[in-house]
Amino acid sequence: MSIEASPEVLEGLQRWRELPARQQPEWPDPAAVVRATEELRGYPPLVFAGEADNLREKLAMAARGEAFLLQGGDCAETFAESTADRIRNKIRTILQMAAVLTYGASLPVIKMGRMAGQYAKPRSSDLETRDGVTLPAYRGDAVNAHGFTEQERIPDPRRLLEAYHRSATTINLIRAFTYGGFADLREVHEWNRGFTANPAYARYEVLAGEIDRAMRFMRACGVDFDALRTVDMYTSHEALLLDYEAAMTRIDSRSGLPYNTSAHFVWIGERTRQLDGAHVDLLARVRNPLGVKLGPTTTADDALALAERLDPENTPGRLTFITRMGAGRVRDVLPGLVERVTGEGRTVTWVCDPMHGNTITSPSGYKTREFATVIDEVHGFFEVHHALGTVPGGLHVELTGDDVTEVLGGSEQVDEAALARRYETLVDPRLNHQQSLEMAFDVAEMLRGH
Ligand SMILES: O=C[C@H](O)[C@H](O)COP(=O)(O)O
Ligand SMILES: C=C(OP(=O)(O)O)C(=O)O
Ligand SMILES: [Mn+2]
Repeated sequence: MSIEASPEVLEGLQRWRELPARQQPEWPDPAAVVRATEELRGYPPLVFAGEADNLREKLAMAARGEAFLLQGGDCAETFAESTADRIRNKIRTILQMAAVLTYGASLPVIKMGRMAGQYAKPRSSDLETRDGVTLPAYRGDAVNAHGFTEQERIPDPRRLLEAYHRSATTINLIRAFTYGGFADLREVHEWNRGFTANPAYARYEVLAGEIDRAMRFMRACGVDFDALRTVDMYTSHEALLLDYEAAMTRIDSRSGLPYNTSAHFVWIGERTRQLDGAHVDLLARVRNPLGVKLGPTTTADDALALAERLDPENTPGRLTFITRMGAGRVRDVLPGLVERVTGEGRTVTWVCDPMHGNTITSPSGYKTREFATVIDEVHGFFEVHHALGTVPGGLHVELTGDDVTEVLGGSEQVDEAALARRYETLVDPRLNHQQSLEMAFDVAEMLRGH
């Protein structure tokens, strides 16, 4: 039997249209936006509401300290790079990191890609100037193209449809790999060996040896590795473009309730989390687990008000606060937020994004981050939670599975000169494959108390 939504629910889903919405493209032809979103409304959902419910339960476990979230992927996915190789490398990186973290934390790791829909970007400036020429900023492949010509920078709503199709092919490949045997723990473990065979990572030898022994122990005990061949991997992106997110919001026929069916998990960015804004209103009405980014200027009142608005019933797993304070601020700012939110009896899942508070410009002009600073924020995040007796629930990371050179440092010492070698991101710098693994080893080591 199919349950329909009440008229109030349907009406509520239109309310965002009357509210201020930051960071929306200036579409030159509003009729073309209507045409594109009408078409989008006829497309099938990309995820099933029941999957989002399962994820909510798992995030509730992370909030209680019974699981750990690993969320990672590009700052901005691009259509050009939604290829099998790039997607496979990202999945592999996330699975490898997850295996190391599972060992370090002795907890199940919830795997989630910033993938299959991460095609829209908020920007600090609406415009970009190069050599005296000023054009609209690049806002992600769902909006305009990165090329620096007037034509390419014009927002084109047909890109919303392309974003849907690219998301569909990406999630299809994620499902194929993770249910088809690619995630086999034995294989994942082999990849880890490749990493530790590199002398640059000698300091992780002890931990790698322990993981080896654990695998041998499991084998000796007769663990059925074939039963462990499939893993659940979830998709997520920033719910930024309201035309897209609203068109992908559908009524679950089992419950008559709305779900955003563009991804399992969506988050509201630091720049669009106004309490009286359109993003908060639309997302308050869908049933998916939600994230909200919290930067260093967030007050405890802001955090509490967001929790009350987005999670009025205080449902465990519904709300994840993704804090991105910067390594220099996390130890000062985070305790006040965590204390107050928990003190009010709120259950949220606390996750660390060590990327967005630590962005710098290198002397040669690259937007980059220092690996050591990124790691320092992760350490600060754990220290704060340990001191307060609260739960560090996960990590949110910008990464790629390829050998790019976008973040400075790490054991392989990407330096200023190396940035020019393979700087490929269109927006923010990502950890490369090795740096991602190194982060996982570092965090696992910390969790093991080495
Ligand atoms: O994640 C993305 C960026 O941090 C955000 O879009 C702002 O980037 P910008 O300062 O380059 O515009
Ligand atoms: C823009 C992003 O983050 P924030 O909203 O935290 O700045 C992002 O995650 O790419
Ligand atoms: Mn980013």
